[in-house]
Amino acid sequence: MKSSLVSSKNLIRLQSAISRSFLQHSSKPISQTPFFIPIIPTNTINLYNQRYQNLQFQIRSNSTSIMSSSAFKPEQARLPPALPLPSPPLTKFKIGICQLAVTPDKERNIQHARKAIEEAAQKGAQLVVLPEIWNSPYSNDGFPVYAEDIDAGHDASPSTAMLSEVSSRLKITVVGGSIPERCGDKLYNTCCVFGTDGKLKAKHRKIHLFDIDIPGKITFMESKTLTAGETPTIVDTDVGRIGVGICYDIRFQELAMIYASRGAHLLCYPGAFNMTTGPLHWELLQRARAVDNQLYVATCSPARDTGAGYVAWGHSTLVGPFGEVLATTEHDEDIIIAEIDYSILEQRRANLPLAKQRRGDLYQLVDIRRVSAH
Ligand SMILES: NC(=O)CC(=O)C(=O)O
Repeated sequence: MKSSLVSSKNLIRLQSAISRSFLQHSSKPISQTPFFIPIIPTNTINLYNQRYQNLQFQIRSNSTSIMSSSAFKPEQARLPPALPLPSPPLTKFKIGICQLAVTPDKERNIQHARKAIEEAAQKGAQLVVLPEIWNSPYSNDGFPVYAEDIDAGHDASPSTAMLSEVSSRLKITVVGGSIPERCGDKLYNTCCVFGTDGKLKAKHRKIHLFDIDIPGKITFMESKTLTAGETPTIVDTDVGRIGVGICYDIRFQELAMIYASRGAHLLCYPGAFNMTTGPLHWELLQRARAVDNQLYVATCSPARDTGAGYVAWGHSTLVGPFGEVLATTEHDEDIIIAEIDYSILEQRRANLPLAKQRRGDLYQLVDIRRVSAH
């Protein structure tokens, strides 16, 4: 909005809020201050943002621009503009992150995962997260053999049938790690999210396939057998708005940024990093996604099996919106139970109001799906 579109009454209100704030922080009058960054009480900013979300304003004093949010266009740094953080259905709850040992015995893996979910729920978890590829060894030879037809369900997908049953029986939300999925003649690496009623709420197919070649260390080509997913997946659950990625997806910050701009409270990444990249990148990436986007990030890895063809790094973790590691584990089997408190999100965003400081005049993140849906 041009400054002329701000009603004079509201402009005066805003100016006086700035003046009040200024007076609290400086003895000089505004007109004598060539460059002034006002410190406005957060609730005042929120009030104005709620009312003028799509609007810009410009305030001048003695013909000198003292504050010009329209010049920086923060609301244009995300296209379409970022959605406000939705009120979550609950503020505090426990998450259970099940770092599971995975074997070549699929039936055993399913029963084992069921027990771990039950244990996490019994310890108070309202959201349980499983690892990447928890029903099968992580290998291109294994994917076609262990793959399930998730859409057909029931006997065609015993792994997701178990997840559905356990989530409805225990009335918990389950981010069901990932399993190899067969759909027609294609295979995907797929994460299913089940709600407290046992219904499949979302299905995320790994968008970025893990093709890596570090000679002498690790070479793995998921694209030999798998097809990449086509859609970001964000889902409203009884434990908040969750953006889902699988392992390698965590390396692509644009995906996390899109989830944040769609109002995610939490990002869940089932993942199986390896012994080469894990020590250096695993925690770094989680903390980066969390601190840049000011939200929670949970990761869940399989436990390490040094006899397996692909050796997972382990170290499943929960990171808070300040980039702080809230809970983590080593490489053995474990169930992490930790508290998530969404009230911290608002607090951190007030401490560091990044969304209001972005330079939409210099860069923009385009959420192609949301743009084309409009
Ligand atoms: N396994 C993966 O998808 C990713 C990984 O191990 C890495 O990025 O490193």
